[in-house]
Amino acid sequence: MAGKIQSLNEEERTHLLPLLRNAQWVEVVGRDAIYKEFVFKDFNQAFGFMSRVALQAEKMDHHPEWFNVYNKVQITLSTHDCGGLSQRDITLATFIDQASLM
Ligand SMILES: C[C@H](O)[C@H](O)[C@H]1CNC2=NC(N)=NC(=O)C2=N1
Repeated sequence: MAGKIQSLNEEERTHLLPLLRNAQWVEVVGRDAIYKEFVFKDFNQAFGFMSRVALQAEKMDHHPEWFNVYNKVQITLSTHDCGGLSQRDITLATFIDQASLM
């Protein structure tokens, strides 16, 4: 087991949430989670992106909640082990943004 994971504290949120918002992540209403929608040229591009994210998620043992139809991928990130946002979500969000540009 990875040990106890802590949800982000106020200071971390003050620093990190504006950076995420700048990258088009939004805070989910009624839940401590972040959400972003990605639109690609076609399904092939979308699924290539999802494959890169899936391999990283498995490596991190931190998995996205996601939904795909054709060229669109909607992603919600939250840490179930702490019932909210943790540093793992920030790390995965940063990877996801990079992977979407490849
Ligand atoms: C048992 C396993 O390590 C845990 O359930 C992991 C798997 N993937 C996970 N993914 C996410 N997003 N949050 C978690 O708390 C989480 N926990």
